[in-house]
This record gives sequence, C-alpha cells and structure tokens, in this order.
Amino acid sequence: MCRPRLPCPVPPPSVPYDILPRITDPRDLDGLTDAQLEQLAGEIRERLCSIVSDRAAHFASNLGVVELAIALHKTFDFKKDRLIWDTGHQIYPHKLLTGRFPQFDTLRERGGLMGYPNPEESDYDLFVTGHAGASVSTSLGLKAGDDLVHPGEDRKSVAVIGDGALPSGVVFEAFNNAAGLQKDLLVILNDNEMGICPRVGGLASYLDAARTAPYYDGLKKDVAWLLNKIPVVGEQSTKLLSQGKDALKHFLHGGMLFEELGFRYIGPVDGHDLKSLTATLERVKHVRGPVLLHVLTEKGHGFRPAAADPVTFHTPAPFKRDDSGQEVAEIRTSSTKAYTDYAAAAIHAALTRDDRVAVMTAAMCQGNKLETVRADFPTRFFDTGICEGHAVAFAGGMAKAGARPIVDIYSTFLQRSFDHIFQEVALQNLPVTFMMDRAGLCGPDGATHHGVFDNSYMRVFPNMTVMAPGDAGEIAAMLDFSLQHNGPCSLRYPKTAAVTVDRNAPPIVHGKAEVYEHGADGLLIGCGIMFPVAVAAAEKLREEGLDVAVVNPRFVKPIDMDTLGPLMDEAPWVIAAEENVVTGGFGSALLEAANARGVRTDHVRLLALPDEFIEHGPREEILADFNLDAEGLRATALSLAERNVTAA
Ligand SMILES: Cc1ncc(C[n+]2csc(CCOP(=O)(O)OP(=O)(O)O)c2C)c(N)n1
Ligand SMILES: CC(=O)[C@@H](O)[C@H](O)COP(=O)(O)O
Ligand SMILES: [Mg+2]
Repeated sequence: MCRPRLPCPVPPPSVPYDILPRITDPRDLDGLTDAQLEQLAGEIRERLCSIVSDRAAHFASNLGVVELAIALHKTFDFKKDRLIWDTGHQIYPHKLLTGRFPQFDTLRERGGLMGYPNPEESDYDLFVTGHAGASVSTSLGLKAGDDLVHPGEDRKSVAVIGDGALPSGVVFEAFNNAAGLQKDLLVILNDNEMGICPRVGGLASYLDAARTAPYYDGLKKDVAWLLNKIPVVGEQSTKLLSQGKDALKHFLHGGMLFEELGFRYIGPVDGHDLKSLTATLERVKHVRGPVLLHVLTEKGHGFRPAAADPVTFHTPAPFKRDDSGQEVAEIRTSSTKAYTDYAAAAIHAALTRDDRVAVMTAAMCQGNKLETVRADFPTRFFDTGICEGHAVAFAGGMAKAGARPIVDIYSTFLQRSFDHIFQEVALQNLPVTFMMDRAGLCGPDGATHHGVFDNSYMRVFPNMTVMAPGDAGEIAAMLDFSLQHNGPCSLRYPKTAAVTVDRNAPPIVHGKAEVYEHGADGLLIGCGIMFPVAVAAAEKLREEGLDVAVVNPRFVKPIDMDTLGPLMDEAPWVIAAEENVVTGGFGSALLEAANARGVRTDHVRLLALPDEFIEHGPREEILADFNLDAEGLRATALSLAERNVTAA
C-alpha cells in the first residue's frame, strides 16, 4: 500500500538491486558490513545512472555524495538529529536511504517525488529548498531551537554545503553567528571544485590551496600547542616570529580561514573513502562548538563521462548508456532554440555595439548560455558566484560609474536581491537592466524554482520599467531599448522553446503596448509569453465566429492606458493573461491603472497562476490546468461571451 504522503511505488528497472531495496530506513544500515556498504554505494550509483536515462535530473552532484550520505546516516540518527543539504539538488542518495527507493522512478514527474528535499515526502527532509546558501543558518537555527524546546536531548545539527554555495553572503552571516553562539554545529564542506560551472573568485583560490594542504585536525591539542609556542606579540623579533607563525599555520593546514572565524577545522578528508569518512564523523559527532569538516569529493564520481565533464552532466539531457554501462551511447540534446538563446545573442550583440555594456551572471553562465559572451568579452563578463544580492549592488556601482550593466539572473534567484534592487538600483534611478531568465513555470524543478513572482516584485519600485517580451524576437529590441533608457529596466522570458509571432512589430516605445489585431467581440491581452497564446486563441475564436482584439502589452509598468483604456471600455469582455501569480502581477497593475482612469473593469477576467505554491511537472500541463493555454483562453472567452464551450 502506498503511504499517503508518498507517490505510489513504481517497480525499478530490472537491474539486480540487492541491498538498496532492503534499506527502508537508515537504521537498516546498522547491520551491514563494510563490504555490503560499499556494494550499497554501487547500487545507489546504478540507480542514479538509470534514472537519467529517460529524464533530465541532477546527476553529477548526486554521484559525488553517495558515500557522504551513507556515512552521515550511519553515524547520526536523523529522526532526532538534524540534517540540511544546502540547495538540495544532491538529495537523491539521501532519498534512497530514507525509504523512497520504491518511488524513485517517479522523481521529478508530476505527482512524483520532488528533486529537492520535501517534508511532505519524509520526516528526514526538514525544509523544501532549492536555492543555495541557507543551510548553515537553518542548521544553526535548528540547534538553537532544539536547545530551547528539547533541552537535555543533545540533538546534533549538520549542514552539508558545497564549495559553489559557500561564497553566498548569508553563509558568512551564519558562520559569524555560530562562532558567537558557540553552539554545537557540524558544517560539512563538500568540496568538489565545481559549482554548476567551475567555481570562481577568491574563496575558490583559497579552497584550491586548502585541497592540497596537509590534513589538519583541529581537535588535536598538539597542533594548537605547537602554534602557541611561537610568540605573537612584543618586540621586533617577535614580529618576524609572528610572520613565521603565519607561514607555519598555512604550512600546517588550509583551514585557517574557518579557524579564525571561530570554527574548528578538520580536513581535508577523502569523501569517497566510506570507512574512514564514517570514522571521522563518529569522532566529530560529540565535539562541542562549531566544527567545519572539509570533505573532498569528485563531482560525477563513479560514472566516467560525468566525472570528466561535470558541467554537461550537472543536469544532463536524458541519455542511454552503452552495453558496458560505463559510457554514454546516446544523449538526447535538443537543437530547438530557446528564449535563453535569443537573450544570450542579444547580450552578445549589445556588448559588441557598446563598450560600456557589461553582463553579470551569478554562477549560471551555462544556464544563461553566456559561454560565448564569456569567451569573447572576458573583461566585461562578470561571474559573481552564487551571490545574487552582491551582483545587483555591484551592477549599481558599475552603473553609477557610467557603465551599462546587464544583470542576467533567473527570476527565482533574483528574489535574493530584492533589497539591492530597491536601494542600490531603483532608489538611485540607475540604468541597470535585469534580464530575468526562467520567468514563469520552470517544469521539473518545481516550487523552489518557478519564476512566478517577478511581475509582482519588480513593479513595486518607483523608477523601474518592467517589460515582458511578447515573443522571442522582442528580447533584443527590449534590451536595446533598456540600454538607451535612463533608469532601471527589467525583462522576463520563460524556460521553453522560443516562439515568434510573424508580423511587422512596431518599435519599442516606453510604456507603449502593441495592438496586434482589432475586433469588436472581446479583448485578449496576453502579457509576455501569453501573447502568442492569445494570438492562437483568437484564431480559434475566429473559426467560431468571434472577432476578438489581441494586445501585446509589452510593459507591465508603466501600463499603456492610453491604448488599453478605450479598448477595454468598448469590449464586451476582457481577458488579461500572464504566467505569474495573480497577486500583484500584470492583471493587478491593469486593474489599478484602469481604476485610476475610470475605465470599466467589471467585465475583466484575470487569468494567472493562483496564490499558492505550484508543484513540479510539465510546464504546458500546469499552464493548461490554469487555462493559460490557447484552449483555456478560448474556453474562458466563450464562457464570457455566454456561449457554450464546444470540444476543442
Ligand atoms: C540562490 C541560488 N542561485 C543559483 C542557484 C543555481 N545553482 C544550483 S546548484 C549550483 C551550484 C552549486 O554548487 P555546489 O554548492 O558546489 O554544489 P555541487 O553541485 O558542486 O555539488 C547553482 C549555481 C541556486 N540553486 N540558488
Ligand atoms: C539546482 C539548481 O538550482 C539548478 O541546477 C537548476 O536546476 C538549474 O535549472 P535549469 O536546468 O533550468 O538551468
Ligand atoms: Mg561543488
């Protein structure tokens, strides 16, 4: 019988799994020998390899933490102890070890297991996450909360954070707090030398050096004793000795940064040596105060192509293995152009045209398809690492200095920058362009990644111009407009194949909508990606004898009431559609503007995403559920026109 919180079990592919199916709870690990644990690691890797044969899923990161997940569950009891996987994209081995093997084939499918931690699925998942950087904060909070609410129980708290997530500013806020509180907290730094792309910046260089430094055990008193033998204050000679001490410290270990922040540092240790990793965890488990355990892993470990090319295999397209099972025989990449391709080409053209233009990505060069821009304009391409807030403030500084920065960040991750958009950009009225990729539903990543709030959060700021290209062709035109505009602008585009609407599109003029076609029987306003949907719906309605007008509003802010007001007043009904939550989005903006102008609104129907978190699943299916497809617009129009909905 399937448990109510989990999807129904699906038989795994007919590969001989021996131990893995018997792990229904982490305590089942207790009776296993070292050899059986090694075999289990192999079976988990096999399961990871088989799942990506028919769906895109996070792969290389998961291959890299198999031993770490086993060792953690063997050492701790996460029924009471606390475990947070930073970001959460490397959660699959944890899912397999916590009773979700039977459902694993539903991963990232609609109604199936989420690709991230999800407390709805298991008590072993504490937070729904997908954004990087918060693990140390929540682990520290869990520890503080447990000490308060469960005094005397001595619950342990563990955060596993990758080297890519480490530079997020919030991590250092948490380090600072943890050192001050001196709470028992274990932070495991999973260092695989990669984010999605190769890691960048000062911390990356620091970790490069720390990797090759000798093992250091911050729990051992003799090292501290040796260091304390060297004086640090006093006369001239002690200054030299002090320099000697620094050199010695660096010679001794690579974890000085963490030690000086108030953590005990242990490492680096081999993250694939299951036995010694487990032994190390057993040792650090009872240590008092904050500890940082530096674990070296290989992204893609155990599957040669993934280890050789962890960028491609971060979330590879579905692929088939060859007969050996060790190589890729065929990978199903698509040659269809996406909106992101148009955006990257427009950015490249803008940098080519104007030396003042620069572009920022927050560790998403690959997802933003900026590799060519990075290669062709190395001095005007900035990868800030997973530091979206910094990227925006940094762009504010560049704009103040006279440059024209483009901030190219996924809609969902830009949420991290809200206050910097407000203070460092909008309040200063600086010409920063926000290109918000993955706006709208993102599909299999789900609620953590859907970019469905930006129409709402961008338009609240005075000075901000908010645009939504009606098709892929408008991305370049809007970017060009923005780079000429004297103030901040944003534009959004979705994660899907590019659509272009064949027409003679008028030039982009600030706050001006495009009337695509006139019609007396109703008005369809399709914001952004909903414009081609509205065009298709109008076509269907025409076949049914309704002659409706279609508008591509282009601007969420300012709204073109000069154009829309009369059209709305004349229309028997109006539909305003957007791929954003209904709360505060384009529809709200339209109603506000209409109200201010005294334009009729009682005949307006807003089609948008509901005020709730939306689960993972195919974008088109979810859109259809909310009538945000051509058929949904047609049916809504017919019902508004008081006509019977006929079968499509
Ligand atoms: C706030 C935020 N920005 C960007 C991302 C996209 N992202 C997901 S995983 C990842 C790289 C993480 O690197 P690391 O923490 O080292 O994990 P690894 O994949 O190497 O195991 C990035 C940039 C994100 N999830 N959250
Ligand atoms: C974990 C994470 O946040 C990224 O890996 C994200 O899944 C990338 O999304 P895209 O696949 O849309 O680039
Ligand atoms: Mg990494």
